[in-house]
Amino acid sequence: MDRYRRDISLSAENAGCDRAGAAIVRGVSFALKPGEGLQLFGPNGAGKSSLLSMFAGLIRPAEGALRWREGGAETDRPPEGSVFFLGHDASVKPALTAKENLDFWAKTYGGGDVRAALEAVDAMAFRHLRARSLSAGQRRRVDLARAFLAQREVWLLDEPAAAIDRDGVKIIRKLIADHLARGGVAIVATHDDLGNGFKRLELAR
Ligand SMILES: Nc1ncnc2c1ncn2[C@@H]1O[C@H](COP(=O)(O)OP(=O)(O)OP(=O)(O)O)[C@@H](O)[C@H]1O
Repeated sequence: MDRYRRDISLSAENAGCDRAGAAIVRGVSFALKPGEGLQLFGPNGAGKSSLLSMFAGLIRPAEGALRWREGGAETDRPPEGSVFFLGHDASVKPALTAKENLDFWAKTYGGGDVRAALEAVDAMAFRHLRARSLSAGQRRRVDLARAFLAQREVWLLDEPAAAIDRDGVKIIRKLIADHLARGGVAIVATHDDLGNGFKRLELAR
């Protein structure tokens, strides 16, 4: 497993996030170095997805600051091409098979080992089924395989284990652990236990 090409760090200082003019989250502070992960907890509507969108650079902080560091450079937005964002909605195209979906993403990301990605999420058995016939958990696995192909240093994962069974949760833990071992950073909103290595951010409603 090769280390990522770039070392990227992310920190938040008293950052706050608004939605439609209303304050959703306030006072978020943390620092992540390469190899470190943060787990977001909180009830429905607490602002986990909103925070992930903010870290992805899709929403500006309403207050406080986000800082991204790469080498000596510091910015308030994610460095170009560094973020892999897994949202709630599956990005798989229903008319394509699981493998064809990943072939598409491999091309989009400029390469990648599709077979290894299918194996990483234990999707070889259903690789030739069209995504529209896959179960919700199988679709989520195909979606997760994109993380493997993307080769991005910063993973922002929103409920990656949604619809995923117990074996799938183990697979996700391994994908994330391998990502951190390569020097990536990860912020993951999940109710599943990701292990002791993770910093924790608990949001209240
Ligand atoms: N695009 C939007 N416009 C207006 N309000 C929004 C928007 N997106 C989210 N909100 C509101 O912001 C609050 C936080 O929502 P968010 O989806 O970030 O919570 P969450 O913690 O991810 O919830 P869940 O666990 O249900 O996924 C909610 O009250 C929601 O209604």
